[in-house]
Amino acid sequence: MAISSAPGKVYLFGEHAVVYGEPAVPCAIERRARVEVSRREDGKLSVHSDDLTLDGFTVEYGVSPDERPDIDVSESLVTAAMGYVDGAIEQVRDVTGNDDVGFDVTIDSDIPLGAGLGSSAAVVVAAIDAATRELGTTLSTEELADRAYRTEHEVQDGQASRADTFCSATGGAVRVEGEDCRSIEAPDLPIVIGFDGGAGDTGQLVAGVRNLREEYDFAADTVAAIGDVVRNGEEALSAGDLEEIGRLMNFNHGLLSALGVSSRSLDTMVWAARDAGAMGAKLTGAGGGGCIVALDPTPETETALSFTPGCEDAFRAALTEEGVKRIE
Ligand SMILES: Nc1ncnc2c1ncn2[C@@H]1O[C@H](COP(=O)(O)OP(=O)(O)O)[C@@H](O)[C@H]1O
Ligand SMILES: C[C@@](O)(CCOP(=O)(O)O)CC(=O)O
Ligand SMILES: [Mg+2]
Repeated sequence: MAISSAPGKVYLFGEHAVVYGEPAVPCAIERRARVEVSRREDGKLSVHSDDLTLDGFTVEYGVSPDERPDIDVSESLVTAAMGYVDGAIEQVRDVTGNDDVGFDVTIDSDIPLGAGLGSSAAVVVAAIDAATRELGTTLSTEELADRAYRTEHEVQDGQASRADTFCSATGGAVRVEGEDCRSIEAPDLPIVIGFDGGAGDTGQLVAGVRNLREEYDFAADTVAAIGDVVRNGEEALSAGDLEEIGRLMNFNHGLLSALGVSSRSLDTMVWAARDAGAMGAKLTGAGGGGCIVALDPTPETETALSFTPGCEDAFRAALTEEGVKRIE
């Protein structure tokens, strides 16, 4: 048996635009997915996760106790739920040359699913790390990040950046631009997260931006403008200028909103944070629903968010320097 964990992340700047080669700066946060893996001799993959639920499947069963229920789950629901773990195991088979190997995989995560905090990347990084070690292969952090990226790229229909997976594998603040992935220094940021209890489908949201970008030059310009915000953000980060970082986060949110990936509840939480005196606030990750990230050293934003209708949970997130962690 092998156990690894990996952190989630918030985007300070640059989600979506990073898919088209602009830079982005995600930061790992102290919320982790823990994945336990044991090899199976029968070649099957069995996944246990209390966090994974399927809505909308049909169950037919008879009245007599020996009539087994006939469960009908659409292929797309199963792919959405299982795609990342399945894809991670495919990468493990490929990198170790063990085509027929099977595993029991148990996931225990405190990162909400589909909410922009990078649960998919954390699960994929931890799963690949644990499963390769279970087979006696230890990947370097770079190889691990690369295999995890390939998984997200596959599951998200060929549209993914290396940002989430690199950040989850290495921890800390990172800067990703195309193939170029590096760790950067960031000041200690007073991060507050608001969560609307919902989720967005990363693949669909990315496809929406891609279509807009192809249809309208000004949408392509908006994506390029996000790149400019990120470059300014990098300077503000290295100068430790929190006020400027906050202003640029606000700008970044406006541009994401123009690209159609915000939502009423994300906008409501962003404005609640700004009204409470946050230095800046924006959605994080793919959007559509899920989380916002705000900067506020005082308790005001967290308190205001906790009273904001539509905000299900408000919490502080400590940044973490620790990426993938080998527990056993
Ligand atoms: N705890 C978990 N157990 C099993 N699968 C998970 C878990 N957390 C995340 N996933 C996988 O990741 C998907 C969500 O990833 P995604 O839509 O990219 O959102 P995000 O990465 O922002 O959380 C889920 O549908 C599921 O496939
Ligand atoms: C929208 C995007 O830039 C980030 C998605 O982040 P998340 O899966 O919503 O946490 C997609 C990507 O970079 O692959
Ligand atoms: Mg994801």
